[in-house]
Order: sequence, then C-alpha cells, then structure tokens
Amino acid sequence: MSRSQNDSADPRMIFEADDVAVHFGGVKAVDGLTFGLPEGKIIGILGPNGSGKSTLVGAITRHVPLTRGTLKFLGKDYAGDEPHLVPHRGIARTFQTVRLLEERNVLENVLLGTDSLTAGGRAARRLGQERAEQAMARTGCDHLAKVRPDELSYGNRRRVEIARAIAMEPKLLLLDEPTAGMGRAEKEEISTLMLSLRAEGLTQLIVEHDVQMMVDTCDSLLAMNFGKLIVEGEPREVVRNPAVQEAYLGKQAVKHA
Ligand SMILES: Nc1ncnc2c1ncn2[C@@H]1O[C@H](COP(=O)(O)OP(=O)(O)OP(=O)(O)O)[C@@H](O)[C@H]1O
Repeated sequence: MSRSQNDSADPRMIFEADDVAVHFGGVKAVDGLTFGLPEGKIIGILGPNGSGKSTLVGAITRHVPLTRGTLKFLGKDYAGDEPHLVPHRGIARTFQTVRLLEERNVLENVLLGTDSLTAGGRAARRLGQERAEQAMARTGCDHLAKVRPDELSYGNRRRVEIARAIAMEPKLLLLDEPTAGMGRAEKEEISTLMLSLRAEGLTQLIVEHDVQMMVDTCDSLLAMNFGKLIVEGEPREVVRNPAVQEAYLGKQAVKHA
C-alpha cells in the first residue's frame, strides 16, 4: 500500500510490484502497476469484470509472462522464476473454480499441496502428512479427512482448497474469488477463516467481487480498472471513492469508448 498510510513506522513489504504490465497483443490487461503488500495484512483487489485482477494474480504466481516490470518477494526479484518454483518461495494460491481431485479424499487432496515441497523419502512424507494435518486443523476441516469432495458442501470444498494451499506453509496466500457462488453465511465463514489466518501472521491477497465482504475482511484495498490502479487505501474510503463508483457503474467505459 502507499507508504503514507502505514500505521507505524514502515511495515515490511513482503511483496513489491514495480511498473508491472501484462499485454495480450493490443489488450493491456495489466498496465503499469506499482504497489506493495505489507506483511501480516489482508489486501483486497477490487475491480469490474475484465479490469485485470486475475491476470495480476497470474503474474504474481508467474503463470502469466510479464510485458515489463519487476516483482520482488521478501526483497528478492523473482520475475524470472518458472511457476513451479514460486510455491518454494512461499507464495501459494487458490483458484476461481475449485480444483479438487474427486476420486481422492480430503486428506489426500490436502497432501497434494505438500507433494512438490516434500518430495523424497519417508521423513519427507511424514513431514508432508504433519503439514497437511496442521493445515486441515487451521482451516477447520480436520474432521473431514476421509470424506470425498463430492460429499462436501460448496463452502467446505473452498475450505479444503485453502487447506491445500496452507499446507505449503506459505508466507503469502493469494485467494482468487474464494466466495464466488456462496451465500452470505458461507461468505462470513471464509471471512472468519481469513481473519484467523491473519492472526497467525499470514499475509493474504484476495480478489473478490463482493464489496461488503472485502470491506469486512480487508485491511486495505487496491481498486483496478482497465489494467491500472485507480485508488488504494482504507477499504471504506476506497469503495466510496468516485472513481471506484464510476468504474463499477461503467461510466468510465462510456467515457473511454
Ligand atoms: N490469455 C489471454 N489472452 C488474451 N486476453 C486475455 C487473456 N487473459 C485475459 N485477457 C484479457 O485481459 C483483460 C483482463 O482480464 P482478467 O481476467 O485479468 O480480468 P478480471 O478483472 O480478472 O475479470 P473477472 O472479474 O471477470 O475475472 C480482459 O480484457 C481479458 O479479456
């Protein structure tokens, strides 16, 4: 977030993007973003459809090539990393659509999160098992270990997906629309889960369309439109900002047409 809004002296920025751009031919999906993520906070990305939110998440996880710019995690430039190396740095993610293996039970699905980090012999497998069990306890799905995904409620499927990401013991968790398709009660459960992970010190970046959920959950918001950062700061101030209101009402689109 902008350096001027810090509560105390200067919270450490766990992640920094500098002039990051992702263009697909003539489409400027992300177009020159500069921002930081303060350690231990929940930061939300708000923006209308097509504003570049998912592309930005893909850029952070290195699944999407950068057109320009730099990405730093814990002070190290990792823009040249292959995507499979990014979890090793401590960045994990969940996806817009839940991706669980239906023929495996919950524990086995969560264990998949640890596979790439604990590949090796028996000691590594034991460590993976411990991490998976801890992740299930932290996310409140330990009682579901033997259940198959198709027997889970939608909210619990999301919870298991978060457990799988947490099993990597990341320092930054990216959540891409974790409450899409949920009712209010389930959304509140995800929000409570995120706040409890924050209490453990986990930095989280969330993309979400539900403005109320974002205001209730996030420490600060970044609002995007047309691939650019239009406003950032305290959630209530950001959603009241005229530029953000215009972006959601589509007036910008008319102006730019
Ligand atoms: N692989 C791609 N090739 C070409 N254009 C793309 C690609 N991925 C995204 N885009 C375009 O980039 C722009 C930003 O898309 P993106 O999915 O990042 O937006 P978003 O804010 O996440 O939208 P939504 O809220 O609907 O998920 C859109 O115009 C989209 O059509």
